[in-house]
Amino acid sequence: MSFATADLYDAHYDTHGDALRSCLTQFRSYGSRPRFSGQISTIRCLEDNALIRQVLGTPGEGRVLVVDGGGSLRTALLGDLIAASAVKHGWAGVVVNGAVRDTVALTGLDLGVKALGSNPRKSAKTGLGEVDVPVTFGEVTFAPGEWLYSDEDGILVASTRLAP
Ligand SMILES: O=C([O-])CC(=O)C(=O)O
Repeated sequence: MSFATADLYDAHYDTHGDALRSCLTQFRSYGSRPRFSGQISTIRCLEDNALIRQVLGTPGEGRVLVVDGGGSLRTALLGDLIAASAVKHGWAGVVVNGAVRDTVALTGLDLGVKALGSNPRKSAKTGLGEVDVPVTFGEVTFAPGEWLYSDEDGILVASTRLAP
């Protein structure tokens, strides 16, 4: 994957206007792929990761799962087992507006993982939350079906596909 978000931004911001957005949240990268892209699926949940486990256990087909965990650092929404399932099922990456755990193991997985931070404390598993609803953080709305581009500089969201 050879894109750079800065180059994508320069090449497309004129023509796309509001259709190309840059997320202000300063994520940390935990997976082995800081650079990843794909069509967006979303989950909104709070300190409960049953839906994340469920969705990442279905075929990803190169998509990126964007999880709005409300910015909570109280529990980890993703660990190495769920992340390994995401790799197995063909997901390109996971962006978590919240915390992850098993961070050493995450560095060994062929997956993009961005999150706010880490916490060893596990999440609840009741299944509360919503799947494939638009979620907003870092002044950007991530809508299912849009395209996400992530690298060391940040995260862009575009309404159409910008790069292979
Ligand atoms: O099961 C969890 O809550 C998250 C986790 O630790 C894992 O994915 O390995």
